[in-house]
Amino acid sequence: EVANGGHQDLTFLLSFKSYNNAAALETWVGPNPCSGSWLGVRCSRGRVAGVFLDDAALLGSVAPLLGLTQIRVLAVRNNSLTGTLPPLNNCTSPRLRHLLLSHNNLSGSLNLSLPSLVTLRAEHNSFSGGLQELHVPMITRFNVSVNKLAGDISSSLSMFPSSSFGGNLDLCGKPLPRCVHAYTNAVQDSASNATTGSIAQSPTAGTNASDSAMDSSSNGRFSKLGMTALLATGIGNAVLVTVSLAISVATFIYIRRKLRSSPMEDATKSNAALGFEREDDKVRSGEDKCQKSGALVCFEGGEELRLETLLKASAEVLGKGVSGSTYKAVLEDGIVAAVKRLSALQFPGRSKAFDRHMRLVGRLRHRHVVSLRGYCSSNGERLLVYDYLPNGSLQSLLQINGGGGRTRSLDWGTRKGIMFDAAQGLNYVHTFPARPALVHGNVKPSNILLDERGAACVSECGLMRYAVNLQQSVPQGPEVFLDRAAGSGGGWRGYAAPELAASGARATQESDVYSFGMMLLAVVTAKGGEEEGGGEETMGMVRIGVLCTAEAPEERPRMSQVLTMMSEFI
Ligand SMILES: Nc1ncnc2c1ncn2[C@@H]1O[C@H](COP(=O)(O)OP(=O)(O)OP(=O)(O)O)[C@@H](O)[C@H]1O
Repeated sequence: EVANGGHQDLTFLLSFKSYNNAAALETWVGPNPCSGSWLGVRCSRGRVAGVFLDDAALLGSVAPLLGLTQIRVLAVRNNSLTGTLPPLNNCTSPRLRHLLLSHNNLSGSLNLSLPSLVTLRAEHNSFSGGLQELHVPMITRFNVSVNKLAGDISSSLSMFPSSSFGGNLDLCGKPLPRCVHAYTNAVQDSASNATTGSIAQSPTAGTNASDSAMDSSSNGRFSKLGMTALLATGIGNAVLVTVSLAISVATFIYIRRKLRSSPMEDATKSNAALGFEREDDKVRSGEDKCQKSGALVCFEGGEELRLETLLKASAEVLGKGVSGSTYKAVLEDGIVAAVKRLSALQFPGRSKAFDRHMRLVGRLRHRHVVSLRGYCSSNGERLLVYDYLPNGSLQSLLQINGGGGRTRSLDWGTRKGIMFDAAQGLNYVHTFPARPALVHGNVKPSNILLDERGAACVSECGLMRYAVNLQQSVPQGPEVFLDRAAGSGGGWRGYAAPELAASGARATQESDVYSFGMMLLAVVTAKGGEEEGGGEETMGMVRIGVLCTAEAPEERPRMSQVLTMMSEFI
């Protein structure tokens, strides 16, 4: 393990440290990175096999870490790392299986030929170029969204959902819209060929295409030929548009018939009917993959989850609520998840409707909604696997603020931002194409979680609607939705709509709006967030909160209207 008087991996780690004078690397001292005292460094057989430095405020170049030849996992998410990745292949990185680079400032091309790579998370960087140099046949977790990539998506990557590619400069092809540039170029080529052809016969033969284009206005023959090409293009386009329209209308009629024939059928069908077929297919194929691994059904982004790995993961209790207990689980490969173990009292037995509902919830993907990655139901045990969000909940923020011992100030801007994020998440849930429409059912500060960047995400969508014993477990129905007061008093504060007090009442989108309004009022009026320079915005937000908490459900605005009203203050 030790060559030339030093550890083989030492040079790369020290070189990385020299670029990153971050506090996180202060423990990187001494001759042996495998001594156990180097933060984030894991070794196997005396060689560095993993570097785990998510959220470590790193600034410099990532490249030296990719010199570690025995590395299996590199996790440096949510830093400010810069620079390019060197070309990686089976010689440079034969064991690399998980490359987690999301949310940095990395640039350059993705030139990776890694037959064993299983995870590539490169979203939210500045990678550019195409994906043609990406050869990762074993990949099952993949995301390159929000970069500067362009060009075709190869068929080997097209099984991933559009969310894995979105937000790039100009990526195209399945699952994104098809590459229209190919068509446009062909048309342009044929148009310019037509023009060039005419130039060859013209007295000005020899001028180049652009010159001829300039000339065309003063030369009747050229302009006529140019027009023919343009007309041909126009007619071609018109024919294409007509054909597409006809196909769309036919599809629409077919879908409507299908929907009518099974009005309240499962939401899966209605989603597909509303144009989600492609996504659904992918999710289903993911599910198929997962179901083979036991009782665990996984959704997009959770393809690698295995029940055995989950059960073996080290876990830490995050908290216990009415619906069950939630754990932070660190899986074998360093991936962290939040696992909710449902209360058998609230969710007894196996219900097909509930299973179906969870599959629907597993399709929700939005930057302000916590993603459900997997669901397991076996021997009366129900586990839900969510993304782990590391920055606590709105409730904890309010408590920290109220308690005086602040770790993070809940200033006016932060409050507004969190509530606007939450409103967007809830609006997405409410407008998700499903029949019956989706309802959150438990909107309250402990279900508004903060991600790595401090953005707020709505968690636990649609769960409490399926709880069966609310009334029995809590005699005063609505108190199940009550939460510890956010302020210092420690009393109870209700978020549930009054109509839910009736026995057998079920949450609705209107009751969600009520809870959102209560939460907005709680956040706006909590101590310490006085708006700088007057209370105009505060008053505006309070007014929205009051509208949302109207006694009569039908008088409350819809979440889309709440969003519009709030956007005035953002
Ligand atoms: N995905 C997650 N990432 C990080 N923390 C989470 C996650 N999900 C839940 N938590 C935290 O775990 C704790 C327990 O959550 P849990 O949902 O079990 O209870 P609750 O929200 O208090 O009540 P309820 O059961 O009514 O939702 C809360 O502090 C919550 O903020």
